[in-house]
Amino acid sequence: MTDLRYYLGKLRRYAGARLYGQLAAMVALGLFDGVGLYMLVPMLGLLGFLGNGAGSVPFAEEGLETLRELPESLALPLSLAVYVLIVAAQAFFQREQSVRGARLQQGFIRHLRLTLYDSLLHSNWPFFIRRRKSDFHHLLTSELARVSQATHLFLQLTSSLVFTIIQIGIAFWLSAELTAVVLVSGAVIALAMRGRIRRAKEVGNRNSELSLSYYAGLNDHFSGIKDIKSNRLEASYLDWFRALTGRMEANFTAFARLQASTQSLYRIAAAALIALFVYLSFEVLRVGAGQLLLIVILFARLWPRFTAIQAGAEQIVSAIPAFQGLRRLERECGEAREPEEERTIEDERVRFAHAEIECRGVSFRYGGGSDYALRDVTVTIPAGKMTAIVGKSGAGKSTLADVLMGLLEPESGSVLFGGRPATGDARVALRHAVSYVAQDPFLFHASIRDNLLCVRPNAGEEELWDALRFAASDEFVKRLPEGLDTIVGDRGVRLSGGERQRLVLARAILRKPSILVLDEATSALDTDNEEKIRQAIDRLKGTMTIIVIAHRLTTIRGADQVIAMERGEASVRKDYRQDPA
Ligand SMILES: Nc1ncnc2c1ncn2[C@@H]1O[C@H](COP(=O)(O)OP(=O)(O)OP(=O)(O)O)[C@@H](O)[C@H]1O
Repeated sequence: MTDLRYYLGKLRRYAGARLYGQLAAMVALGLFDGVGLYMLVPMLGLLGFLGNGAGSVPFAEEGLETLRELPESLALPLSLAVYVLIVAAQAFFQREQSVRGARLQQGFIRHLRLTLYDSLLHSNWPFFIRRRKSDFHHLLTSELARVSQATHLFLQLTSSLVFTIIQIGIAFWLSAELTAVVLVSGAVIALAMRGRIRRAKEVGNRNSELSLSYYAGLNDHFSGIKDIKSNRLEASYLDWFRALTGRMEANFTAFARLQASTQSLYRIAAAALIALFVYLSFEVLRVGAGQLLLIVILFARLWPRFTAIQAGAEQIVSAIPAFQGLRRLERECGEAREPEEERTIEDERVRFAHAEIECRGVSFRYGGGSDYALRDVTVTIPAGKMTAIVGKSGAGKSTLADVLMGLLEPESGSVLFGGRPATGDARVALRHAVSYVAQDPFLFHASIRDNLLCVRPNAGEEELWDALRFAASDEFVKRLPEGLDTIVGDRGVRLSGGERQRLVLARAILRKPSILVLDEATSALDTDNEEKIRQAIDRLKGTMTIIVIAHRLTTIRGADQVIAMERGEASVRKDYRQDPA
């Protein structure tokens, strides 16, 4: 419940006065509903349905008198017209309120999405390497929708409660004894239903677990779809899918059953109560016909609210795991938030353009494990030169690059740029000056142009082609039927591995970085294209610091220095031919 309260607080801060306006409108609508209903009494009296019973209903006799003073031909049409007007006004008001409510709810969802997405993007790199990406999808889509829906439902429930209390007040005024009977019965039923709330929470927990597995599974399967297809693994994945969706279906059905039986229990209880009323009214309390009619109508409307409150409570409780999951993620993002940086991209480019990078006794372990990925690494990377990092798989090359880029913070030792330590916001700001090209390059499902412009939105056509030429990709882009406007497919699937690598390299250059990091970035290229890139990198020397991680000796031929990594330890060699890898 504290998690629900937390999100209600968020809603209050987000919506401000609008929230109270909305709640007041919900209550006003409920009252309006009651007025329309109450108007029926004098009308029924006018038609003679109540005999002298209207007198037992407060204000009904006065209303009836006013109607009787009017000419007979006018009284009924006039009172019916007033009734229709009241209901029409209520319908109009209801429409307005529904639209405002939807706007408020959608605005709140967007606000939650934005704050969560922002926190995720500003979380540090170790936060991401510890987690499954599909968990973020799950929380940002399905769980967030459940949270917003439950928050909205809670508001509806609150206004429903206020209105129910008002109606109970009116009912008390009409007949305290009968109302007391209904309330006691309602309380007894609510107590008997407590176990159902617990069951709703269990179903909600299972729902969260199952949908988490569903998202994670789908994500893995479609990421590995090529493996599945080429190894004919469809049948086993289908079995998994069938089993999981079967459990999801059973869980949803269990919840529907729970809700449906709650409804029917309340309905049966309502029939029993009405029967009890009629009996008590005639045989024991001897209330008038008009009063009895009004009470029956009032309770016929009041009782469904009790049912709705119980059903709403079950639904809200079933969403509590979603509240907990979302809040946990928010908290963890908050703890992993990178320091805010106030410097501009240009500041950083200038600052790092001619800065020598120095690692002094840097050690690092992943997740506080016992194995060091980097052990007491002391190296200097000269500015404007090309440094190669070589070593066997698992030797610590990528970890060293991540530390140099400020993605990972050393456990001990320090990294200095131009003699100044890169800590706190400086470590984050440093990345403005870095362009990184990974072994498995990432492209959006968009055109080549958009994929390039995302790093420098105002780059001109000529600059795009210059970058492409640099990365030896101008020729293949020109050959494509739609040139720069060709859609590359999901993660660039419509291009070859080498073409993807070259495009990402072009993008990295277009950014005009001060430090260029290539992590096995030419591994998918043929000898000709690799040679072209090597020559282009040679030309870049002097304009930026280049760090190349590579296995192939050909890639690092032009390196000014080689850092050889072995089990997390680094040694510097001047000549690439001494490379032990
Ligand atoms: N996210 C991680 N969590 C835990 N351990 C990790 C993680 N990433 C890397 N390691 C471990 O750290 C060590 C260094 O890994 P790193 O990726 O830096 O090696 P590498 O030299 O770049 O290897 P490769 O050439 O295969 O990419 C390895 O023992 C690896 O198992």
